[in-house]
Amino acid sequence: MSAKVAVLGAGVMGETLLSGLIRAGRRPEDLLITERREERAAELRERYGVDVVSNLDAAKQAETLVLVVKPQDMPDLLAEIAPAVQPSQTVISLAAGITTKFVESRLPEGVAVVRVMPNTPALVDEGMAAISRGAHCDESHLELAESLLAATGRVVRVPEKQQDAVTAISGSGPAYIFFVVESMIEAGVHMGLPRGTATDLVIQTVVGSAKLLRETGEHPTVLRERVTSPGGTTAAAVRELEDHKVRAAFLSAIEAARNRSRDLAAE
Ligand SMILES: NC(=O)C1=CN([C@@H]2O[C@H](COP(=O)(O)OP(=O)(O)OC[C@H]3O[C@@H](n4cnc5c(N)ncnc54)[C@H](OP(=O)(O)O)[C@@H]3O)[C@@H](O)[C@H]2O)C=CC1
Ligand SMILES: O=C(O)[C@@H]1CCC=N1
Repeated sequence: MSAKVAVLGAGVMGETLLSGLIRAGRRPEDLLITERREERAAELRERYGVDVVSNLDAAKQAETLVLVVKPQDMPDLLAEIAPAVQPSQTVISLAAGITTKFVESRLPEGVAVVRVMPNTPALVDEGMAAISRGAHCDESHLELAESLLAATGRVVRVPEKQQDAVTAISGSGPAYIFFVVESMIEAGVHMGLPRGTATDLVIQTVVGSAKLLRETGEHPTVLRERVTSPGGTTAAAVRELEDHKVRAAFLSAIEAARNRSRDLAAE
C-alpha cells in the first residue's frame, strides 16, 4: 500500500482540502480523488492533475481515506469501500454529525477512524479544524490527521462529544459571518452608499476586527466597549441589536445547528 491520500467526494469541502494539500506541497501523484459525476471528475483532473478513481480503487490504493461526502451519502459510501478497507489504513471523516462509531461499525474491525470538523476558510489557509479520535486510534493517527488539516489552517483536538457543538460554531460559523456581512452591506446601500463602497467598507472592517481580536488577545467585550463612545453612534446601534434580541437569536441559531448535527447520523 502506498502513502497516497484519497479524497472521497470532492465537492466544496473535498476540493478545499485537496487544493490545500497541493498548495502545501503534496505531489498530485500522491493524491487520489473520487467523484460521482464524470464532468466534475474531469474538471478536477484538469485543475489539479490528480487521478480520479472509483471509491473501491481508492480504498485499495490509498493509505489514508478522507471521506467528504454529505452525511446522507455516508452509508452507501461506507458499504462500497468496506470490502477493501484494512486495519492498516486510516479513515478520516469530515461529515457533520457522523460519529466515529457509525463509521467503525460499517468497516472491518480495528480500522482507525478520525472525525474532523473543518471549515471553508481553509481555502485561503485560514481554516479551523477540530479532530477527535475513534476507538482504534493512537497518537500516530491523530498526528496524521493533524498534518493533513494543518495544510489549510489551525487544528485542535476535542473529545468527540463536543463535535456537534464545534460543528455549530466553527463548521457552520463562516455562514453566520457572511450573513452579518450581507446585512451590513445592504444597510449601507439602503443609506445611499454605492454597493462597491459598502462592500469594501464591510469586508475591511470584518478583516480588521478579526485581526484585532487575534493579535491583541483582548476579550471581545473590551474591544466593543472601545468602539462605543458614551452617548454615541455605536451605543445607539447596539441598543437596537439588544432590542431585537440578536444575541438570543445567535444562541437559538447555533443550538439549532448543534441539534441538526446530532440528527444527521440518524437519517
Ligand atoms: N461545506 C462546508 O462548509 C463543510 C462541509 N463539511 C462536510 O463535508 C461534507 C461534504 O460537504 P460539501 O462539500 O459541502 O458537499 P458537496 O455536495 O459540495 O460535496 C460532496 C461531494 O461528494 C460527491 N459524492 C456523493 N456521494 C458520492 C460517492 N458515493 N462517491 C463519490 N462522490 C460522492 C457529491 O457528488 P454529487 O454532486 O453528485 O452529489 C459531491 O460532489 C459533508 O459531510 C459536510 O458535512 C464539513 C465542514 C464544513
Ligand atoms: O451545513 C452543513 O451541514 C455543513 C457542516 C458544517 C458546515 N457545513
